[in-house]
Amino acid sequence: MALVAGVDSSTQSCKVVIRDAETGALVRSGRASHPEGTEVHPKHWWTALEEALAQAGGLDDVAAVAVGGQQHGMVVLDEQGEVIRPALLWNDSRSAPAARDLIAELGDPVTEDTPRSGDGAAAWAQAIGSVPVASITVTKLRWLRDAEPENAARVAAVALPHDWLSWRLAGYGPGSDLTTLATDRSDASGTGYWSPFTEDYRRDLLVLGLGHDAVLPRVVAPWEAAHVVDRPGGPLLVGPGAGDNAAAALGLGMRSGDVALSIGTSGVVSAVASEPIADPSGMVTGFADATGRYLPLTATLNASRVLDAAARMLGVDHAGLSALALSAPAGAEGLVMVPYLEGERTPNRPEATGALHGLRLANTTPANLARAAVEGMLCGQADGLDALRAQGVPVERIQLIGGGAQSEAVRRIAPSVLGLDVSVPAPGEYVADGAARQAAWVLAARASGAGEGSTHPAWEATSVEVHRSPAVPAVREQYAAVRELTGVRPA
Ligand SMILES: Nc1ncnc2c1ncn2[C@@H]1O[C@H](COP(=O)(O)OP(=O)(O)O)[C@@H](O)[C@H]1O
Ligand SMILES: O=C(CO)[C@@H](O)[C@H](O)COP(=O)(O)O
Repeated sequence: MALVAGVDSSTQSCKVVIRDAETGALVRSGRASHPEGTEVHPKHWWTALEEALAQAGGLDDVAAVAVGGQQHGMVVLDEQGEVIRPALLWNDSRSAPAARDLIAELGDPVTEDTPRSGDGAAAWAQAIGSVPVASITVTKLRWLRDAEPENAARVAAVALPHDWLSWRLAGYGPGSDLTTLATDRSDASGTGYWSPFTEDYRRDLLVLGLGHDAVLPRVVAPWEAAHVVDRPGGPLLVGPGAGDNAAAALGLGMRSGDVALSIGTSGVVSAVASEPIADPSGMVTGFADATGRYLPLTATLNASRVLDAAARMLGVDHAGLSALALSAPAGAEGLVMVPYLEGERTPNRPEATGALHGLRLANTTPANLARAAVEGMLCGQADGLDALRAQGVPVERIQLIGGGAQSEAVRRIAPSVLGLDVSVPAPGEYVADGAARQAAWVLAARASGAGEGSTHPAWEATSVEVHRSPAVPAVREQYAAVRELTGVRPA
């Protein structure tokens, strides 16, 4: 029995699954926490990966491994391959002004002979499928160029969390040739300097952000080993890996019409598509997936942590928050939470704060506050679903995953807010599972020599619990009425 390993190096933790390559059966697993904060030194991800792998019994008997990871994080390396400074994560909003600058600059006429449209957002959408916001790597590089020019000048290579971890797993690190870095198209598509239309880097946009060229990880095919590690017992194949949302799509076996709603630190609504998407409004990002298709998605900065914060405010645990929310009527008697606790990315409001609206003596109860938190968070995701539909993405089935899917209130209230049945797959680590599935694909493609003609293994589908309840449009209506009425965070 050949074993494969999948890793999810996500915002809050690192999860490892080890599965039978043939059947997909779970054999072992492990997990370790990441530090808090939106700026994290990659060495902490490595320590967490080592700890989670040790818990999962290690890789000695594993034939192939792949890493799925939080997207966009800026890992900058010097000539020696040393990390120059802690990585700015996808949810670090300090590069919001840099995003605005980059959008304006791509819209500027370059010379009289080469006029541009004047619409920088449209120009970015046409170039890379997405309009930059503070989450996108290129904006973080621009921030580095402006705020820490000495560090920017030292940058010899730029990597992402998953490709840096894959590099370390393959035994590379300080002193290694930087051109051994490798990544996949799904994570490359979230950098702001890779085009889903040409399947190639846009080095001009890297230079626009960072101020100079640098080594970028080689983009390998979905079935190709990024690294092959020689070991006495046989080689360890390291797959190309993927961005976490693309890995989840692979783990769920998503097809056209399927939509994943992930309630982790980020709230992500994503779908697989056969053609790339370019949304100049910036609501939908036109990313690539981990199979050769595309993964249009919306991502909010505020999801599971809205529930964490509401539970903290109410002095209850997650089960308590859920029970309270379910004991209140739909609409929380007019109490509405706009959940921009971390600013927001979709819609692009990095400087916003959250707000509670409709407070009256009659409705200020713990139950209504809990309900308003769950509904407000879900209304943000419902807006994302609408944005996907507006791009022509078919929405037939919604699968709810991520840590927030463990909340009974989220599972039961989601259908009434989204206006659709919600399928909840059996509790699991779908990002790590997708990475494991990719590892099995790489292993099989190498054994058969099939390469491009190969497909990922057809592992048995997990059981699914379907939640149904009638749509309650009033919940979204009262949210939409106050969505713009938020505060501005102090400078
Ligand atoms: N029963 C629950 N109800 C609500 N939220 C939960 C529950 N269990 C875990 N969470 C939340 O899920 C989040 C972790 O989910 P996860 O998908 O692993 O996040 P990430 O991928 O961003 O690291 C945490 O914020 C945690 O508090
Ligand atoms: O920025 C994005 C997607 O564009 C986020 O989805 C990150 O990839 C982090 O994911 P989680 O750790 O919250 O699952």
